[in-house]
Amino acid sequence: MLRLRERLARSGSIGRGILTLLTRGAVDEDTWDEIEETLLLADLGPDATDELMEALRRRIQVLGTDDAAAVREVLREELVTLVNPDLDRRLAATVRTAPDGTEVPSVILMVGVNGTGKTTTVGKLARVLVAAERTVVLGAADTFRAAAADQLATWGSRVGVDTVRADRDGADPAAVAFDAVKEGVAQGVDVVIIDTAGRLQNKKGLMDQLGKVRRVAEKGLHGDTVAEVLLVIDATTGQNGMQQARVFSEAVNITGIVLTKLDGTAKGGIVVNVQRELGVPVKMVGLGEGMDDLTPFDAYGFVDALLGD
Ligand SMILES: Nc1nc2c(ncn2[C@@H]2O[C@H](COP(=O)(O)OP(=O)(O)OP(=O)(O)O)[C@@H](O)[C@H]2O)c(=O)[nH]1
Repeated sequence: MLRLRERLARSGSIGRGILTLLTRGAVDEDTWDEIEETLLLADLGPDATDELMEALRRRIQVLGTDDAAAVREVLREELVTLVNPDLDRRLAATVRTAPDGTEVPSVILMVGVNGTGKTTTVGKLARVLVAAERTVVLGAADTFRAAAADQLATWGSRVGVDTVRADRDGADPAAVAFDAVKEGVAQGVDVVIIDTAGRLQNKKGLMDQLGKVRRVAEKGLHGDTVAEVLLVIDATTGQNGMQQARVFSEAVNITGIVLTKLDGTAKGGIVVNVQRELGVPVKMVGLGEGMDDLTPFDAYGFVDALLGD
């Protein structure tokens, strides 16, 4: 928790910043304007900003601003409501029984634009799972970017798991996905994580490409389906990231979001914004470049980190 707090220091404007504004004396209209601007700048999005403003205006008026601890509690409650602790953020990551009775791995497809930290995140996720005593196989289905498979294989060997990759550049990503699933079934592992290419062409191209990877991967699953499709978004990219998120969610059925680089941004509000926009939970967050810098997302811990001590 301490680490989350340290790493999110720059996201504090949405918590500590607002708390300061709310407790520096009677809150006048100029201050409310400042609060609104702070929320929008932190990428909370217009709808959530309106809701939070309305709730705060109502509750702070009743409460007054003399009791800083009480004001903090109101802000904490309202932020937790926005982040929504009731969403199911569990990750499918164990062996499952397919309809024909065969034991098959949970297959996780990682999708997102190149440069968001997707490949790094696959490696870190493998590490998290291995640490939890799950067995893992990686699939390097990003066959467009020559270095991506090498990068993934390096992660694989560091973490101690096998990486299935194409024997040549530009191979069919779906074929690699199929081979990875086959290997995963043969090894009897818990999870197969497949890194996909993230060239953002048009929605149709993306839909065809990811649809094919999914269909072909499922051919090896004895009637079971892909367990998770995780969309990786770079938290520092603001509206651009939101736009990418929309395109991906229209192209493929996303089950969860991984927000990377949350350590490097003052825009922590994107957690709320992206969850609302896509209707799926943020399941994990990236808090740095190191191996251990991917962590499950927890609504209460996140809000506490935003508010500081
Ligand atoms: N600060 C910080 N940096 C991160 C995080 N996740 C990834 N990075 C860095 O972001 C950079 C890009 O990550 P890559 O994994 O190479 O990018 P990529 O998404 O793999 O590119 P593609 O595989 O082509 O999608 C690397 O320098 C990573 O170390 C994070 O959570 N925080």
